[in-house]
Amino acid sequence: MATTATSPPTTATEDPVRLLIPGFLSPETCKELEFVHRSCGTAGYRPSVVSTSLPHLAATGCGHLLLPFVPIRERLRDAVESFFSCHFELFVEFTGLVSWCKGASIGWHSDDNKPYLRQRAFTAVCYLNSHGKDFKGGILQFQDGKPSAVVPVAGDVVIYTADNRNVHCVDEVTEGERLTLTLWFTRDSAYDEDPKLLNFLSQTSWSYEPADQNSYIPLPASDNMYWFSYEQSGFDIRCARVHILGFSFRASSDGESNNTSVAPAEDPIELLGKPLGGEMMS
Ligand SMILES: O=C(O)CCC(=O)C(=O)O
Ligand SMILES: [Fe+2]
Repeated sequence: MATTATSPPTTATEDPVRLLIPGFLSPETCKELEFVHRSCGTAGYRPSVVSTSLPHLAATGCGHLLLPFVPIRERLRDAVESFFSCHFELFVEFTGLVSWCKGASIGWHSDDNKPYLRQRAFTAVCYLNSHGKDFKGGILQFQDGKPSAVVPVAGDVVIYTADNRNVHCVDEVTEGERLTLTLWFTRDSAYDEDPKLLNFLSQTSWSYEPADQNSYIPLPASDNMYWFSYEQSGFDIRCARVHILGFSFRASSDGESNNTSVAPAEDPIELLGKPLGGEMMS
């Protein structure tokens, strides 16, 4: 019997439009990104949203905080290129941490649905915390196809095409705070995020001339950009990052001869207001 031309297309011939990748980021990486966000997040682009974009970090003297994003962006780009069989170069168009506070939601849309967003080809959303544990609501829903919904779990990533094959919405967050790392990828090098970041960095942190030439640690952004106040809490992000990297401080009040080695446990916070003498010790 001959097969008729009206046979329904098999799913095997259709291009895949989305993929959920469980456990893409480690719990430690999720926490590190949350830390960056808590330190540098600003009022977001939509109501009930707080965001930390990479250009914002680069432009506010926090260029060192870009480092954890570098390998993640590369791994995500590889995952997108491989799953969507891209035989063309992809550029990261935008990278940002977003917290969705109580009341935040987004209605049905595709991610390239505005004239100024047409360059977006693919989306990657990494979940940094978990539905049910850290927040309620906030489920990602797709209009068609599978998976039809994504319940955020810390470390999971969903990648999808930014066009109208992926019309989606996010249910309102009804409790807690939902935290994501969102990236968009473009084929158009004119929208590549990297040159913008390098431009900011060359204007700010790397060419920054400290008033005190003995200080080698970048200045934090202005105090009102942090979730904690250095004045009130004594907590300084510069110190925290140096400690995460496994360094302790060698301090001096007036020159090399009086160097004192200070163990990390001995409140190096106080030392941060003073110039550092000698090298940091690992
Ligand atoms: O956070 C999500 O799950 C999706 C976010 C989204 O749709 C967007 O930012 O355009
Ligand atoms: Fe979206």
